[in-house]
Amino acid sequence: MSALLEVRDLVKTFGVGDAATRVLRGLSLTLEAGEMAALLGPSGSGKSTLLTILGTLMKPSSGGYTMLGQDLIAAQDSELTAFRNLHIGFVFQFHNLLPDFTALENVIFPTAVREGRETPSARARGRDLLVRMGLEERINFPSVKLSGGQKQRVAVARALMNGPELVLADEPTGNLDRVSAMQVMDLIAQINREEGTTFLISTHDEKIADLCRRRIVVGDGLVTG
Ligand SMILES: Nc1ncnc2c1ncn2[C@@H]1O[C@H](COP(=O)(O)OP(=O)(O)OP(=O)(O)O)[C@@H](O)[C@H]1O
Repeated sequence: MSALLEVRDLVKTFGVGDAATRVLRGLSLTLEAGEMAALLGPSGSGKSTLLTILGTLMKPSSGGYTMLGQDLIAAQDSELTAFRNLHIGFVFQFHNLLPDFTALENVIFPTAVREGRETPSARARGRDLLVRMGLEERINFPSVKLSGGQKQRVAVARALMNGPELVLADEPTGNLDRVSAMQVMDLIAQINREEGTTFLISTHDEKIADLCRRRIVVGDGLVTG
């Protein structure tokens, strides 16, 4: 395996003066291509902050970040947007699907907006991903009519739409019952195995972490284990 990304000495401080909170205190981490890693740590330890920085949605106060050989600290916002679209997918605890859109429309919507139109190849890829997520029967259902677990599988398909090297998942199963959570994790593991997509999954759930090959524990703004 080779390094997909590396962050060095990340510091993130929110606020200024007496109100300043230093959330990350010099955190360093390397993720290899093809890893499936759980991100653990107490509430407030900085997991979401780290995922937001790794997703290039926020810059750290200081520190280094390279992914796929690119210096993402030096990059301009427009370069980061392009980089993110190509290389990073996101899954959140709350799936953020558009309720009146079908499962397929939700999966291809971000790509369609970016390309200015809905291409046949995007529709084909979207359908293929939904079939892989076990949602063949639900492709044209409005997402409001899907169960929580089905919605989250649509969200995983959406994250995979552009074939990203990295998927960042912030408590993707936090809102699901055990059976649905395991189903979502099985599908993530399958994509990881078959496509080599790297996953970093924040969770409070030891059983979810057990399904990952690596555990990264954050505490007091650093990787502690
Ligand atoms: N935009 C912000 N402005 C000020 N403080 C913030 C901001 N975002 C996060 N924080 C603070 O940073 C700390 C870490 O938050 P973060 O959401 O990264 O933790 P977490 O480990 O993901 O927690 P949880 O497991 O509860 O989701 C918290 O104390 C939080 O209040």
